[in-house]
Amino acid sequence: MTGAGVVADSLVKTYARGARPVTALAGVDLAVAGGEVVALVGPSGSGKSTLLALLCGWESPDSGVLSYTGPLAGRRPETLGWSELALVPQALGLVADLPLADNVLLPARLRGDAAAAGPRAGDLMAGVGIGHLAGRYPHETSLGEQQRAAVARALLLHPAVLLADEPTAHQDRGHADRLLDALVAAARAGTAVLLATHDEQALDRADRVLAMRDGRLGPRTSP
Ligand SMILES: Nc1ncnc2c1ncn2[C@@H]1O[C@H](COP(=O)(O)OP(=O)(O)OP(=O)(O)O)[C@@H](O)[C@H]1O
Repeated sequence: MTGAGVVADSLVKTYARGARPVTALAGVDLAVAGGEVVALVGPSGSGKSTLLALLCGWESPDSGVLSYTGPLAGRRPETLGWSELALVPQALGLVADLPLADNVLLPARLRGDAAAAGPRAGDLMAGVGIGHLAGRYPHETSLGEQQRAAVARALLLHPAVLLADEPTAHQDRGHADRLLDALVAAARAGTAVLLATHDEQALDRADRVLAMRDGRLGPRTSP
């Protein structure tokens, strides 16, 4: 599926934390279109993960409107399958009881076509340098290798929209490049890619960089 995107209009999210509420998002406007890589940069606690959590439907906004566009117009994020909306969560979310290859194949297994997706899973794993780890369980691999498996899993079904929270956080320069190659290739094939990142390498590869500060989004002011 190509041509889908995601639009946020004035999203506000406040967490009730003890006696003092925390405004994580103070009115965020954002549009990410199919074919582009948009990077969100900002200090720790500025609201990047909260924005991704709203965009994927894990959290609900207090106010504002979230919409998916193109072929996904009118759909709520919680109704979208992995070929429509794929995630790389900050905590990765690999299944501990499955070897890496089965983790990568999980989106296909859940829709009943794991066998057909096998070759692509193998190619993606080889592309990000974990082809030799197919039979290892997550706890038998490094955090960086687990992160690469999470990115391969997200790319498996050519998602229309991909949201990735610091997808290169645990990588050395070379592996970060390979991950970014895979994410940029997905965008060039039509995926709308939104990355939250602190990684200059990722910022260099993005088509647009937006800065989050105190729950607000704006253009990046300094390189
Ligand atoms: N479930 C929650 N309950 C209360 N406060 C929260 C919750 N989740 C996030 N926050 C607060 O909301 C603000 C934004 O957090 P968020 O995780 O979105 O930041 P971030 O930019 O992704 O940070 P980092 O770069 O460290 O991942 C922070 O002040 C954080 O403490």
